[in-house]
Amino acid sequence: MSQPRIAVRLLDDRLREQLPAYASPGSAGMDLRACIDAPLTLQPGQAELIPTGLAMHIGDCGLCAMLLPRSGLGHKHGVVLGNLVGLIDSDYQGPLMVSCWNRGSAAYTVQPMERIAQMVIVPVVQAQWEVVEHFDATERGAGGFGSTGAH
Ligand SMILES: O=c1ccn([C@H]2C[C@H](O)[C@@H](COP(=O)(O)OP(=O)(O)OP(=O)(O)O)O2)c(=O)[nH]1
Ligand SMILES: [Mg+2]
Repeated sequence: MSQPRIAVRLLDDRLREQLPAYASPGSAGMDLRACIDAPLTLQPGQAELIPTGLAMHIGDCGLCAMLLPRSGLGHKHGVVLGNLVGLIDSDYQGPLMVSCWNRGSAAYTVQPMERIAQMVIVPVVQAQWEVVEHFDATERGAGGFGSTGAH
């Protein structure tokens, strides 16, 4: 599959040297940096909206971007996303922001240009509803949680 080209505006000059990039040939995500001027301390339970210094316009309704926590930051320091997952619409053109949430029990200080989250470009299918009275039968039917066996 050819790599889509996505329009990006650099809202902060530091991004010229540090544009988000895939860290290895097999990376799924690009790390996003905290484009802040001074260290920012997140107290336990605190969430702050942090600019990434860029705006992007995906421009293709068959794609979106998803923002995810970085595993190390989330597991070791409890710093994840305040919205759990960030969903970036293909028509959004505003500044890309990361809601950084300290769900841990110790304060954590985010440094300027620290990598705080990762962004994955994901295919999207926009579906249409087809309103029906009944569904074609399936093996599961309406069986919900735990209905497929004893274990
Ligand atoms: O972590 C995030 C999540 C969203 N956005 C931007 C891009 C997205 O397209 C827009 C709206 O996000 P979403 O639809 O999730 O928020 P909403 O609360 O439904 O707002 P809206 O009414 O603007 O759709 O905000 C970010 O910059 N960072
Ligand atoms: Mg929305």
